[in-house]
Amino acid sequence: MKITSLTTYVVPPRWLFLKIETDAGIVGWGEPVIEGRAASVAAAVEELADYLVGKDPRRVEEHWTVLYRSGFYRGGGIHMSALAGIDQALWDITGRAHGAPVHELLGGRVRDRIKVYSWIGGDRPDQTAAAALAAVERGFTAVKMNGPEELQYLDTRDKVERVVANVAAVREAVGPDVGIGVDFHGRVHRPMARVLLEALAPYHLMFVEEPVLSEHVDGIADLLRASATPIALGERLFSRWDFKDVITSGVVDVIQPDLSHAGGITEVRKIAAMAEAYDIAVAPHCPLGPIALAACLQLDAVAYNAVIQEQSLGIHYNTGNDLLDYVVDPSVFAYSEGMVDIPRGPGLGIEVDEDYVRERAAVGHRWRNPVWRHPDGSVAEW
Ligand SMILES: O=C(O)[C@@H](O)[C@H](O)[C@H](O)CO
Ligand SMILES: [Mg+2]
Repeated sequence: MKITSLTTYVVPPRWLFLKIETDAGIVGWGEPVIEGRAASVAAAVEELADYLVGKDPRRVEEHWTVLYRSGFYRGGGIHMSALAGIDQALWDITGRAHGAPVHELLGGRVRDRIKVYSWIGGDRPDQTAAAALAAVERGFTAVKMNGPEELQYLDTRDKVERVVANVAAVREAVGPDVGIGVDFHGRVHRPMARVLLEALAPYHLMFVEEPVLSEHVDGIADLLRASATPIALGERLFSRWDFKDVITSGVVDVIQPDLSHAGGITEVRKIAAMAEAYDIAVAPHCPLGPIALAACLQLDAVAYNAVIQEQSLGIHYNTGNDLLDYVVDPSVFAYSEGMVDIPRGPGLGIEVDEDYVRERAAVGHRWRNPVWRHPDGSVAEW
């Protein structure tokens, strides 16, 4: 079997899909994207296609190794995301060639389903609390919300109180049994991270995410190690080599590699194994589309330390299309009791609705990250 072509589709809300075709008629799908840079990743995929066309798609590890190592320059968000989507599509083809789900080729599943969380939005405490209740009514047992908006190195107490009021309203609304993740989004600098973590401790959060940028965790390592609240991060790390200092630092409880950013199933499986050796859990990042989620679920099936899965159903900041729009049969993601089943079909386990993908690719998107400003005019982390 030989690869004959790679085709990318820029589709709303902000995603990029990849189709790899073979001379055997087997087609595989991947989702190589980094939010806000879809066109750059598409160009990287096109460049890597020169090597892949004519090769046997089933030598996934070999192709991954060539595309990672032989480029001389390593890593980076664009390259590792391109490689991630290619890796997913190659696994999809390989599974279909064997008539087996990817997780079976990886040794078989250690779980049947995995807990998921839903994003909740809202500017005011009453809105956020209502969004949390709506998520619980839809069956979710865990939610994730934003922490502070723009925050200066040293900022005022009212900003802290606003975050606390928001989180308190959600905890009050959902009770003690629902997991609440709070995403600081790397917006918070060291001094305010310290203040906020302490202020949020009484609400017994599931985790605080990116309390500071990953590159600054060493600056508050003692505080994070001592924190009663579990610390999660990793959506902006792209390889084993990016993760190794974070994993060995002892400051992180949950890593969040993204299967569409960090080299795909092949690489994240290795990252998960590294984390397991340090008793660190994995919660794959995925505010993306159905192919990315399907890839995550194949990994969740085989990684013992996978603990909860992000998924984008109804996510408030993805507008234009939702998670289930691009699959032939939306029930392939079987949600129940706050969990989703591991799809058992061949390959990644989902059937992509190609006609609809073409239709939406004709619309495309130019999604860009917003540029936020502090009151003094300087740029703020989004
Ligand atoms: O944890 C999350 O899902 C967010 O941090 C998103 O990755 C971010 O808004 C970019 O899409
Ligand atoms: Mg995040």
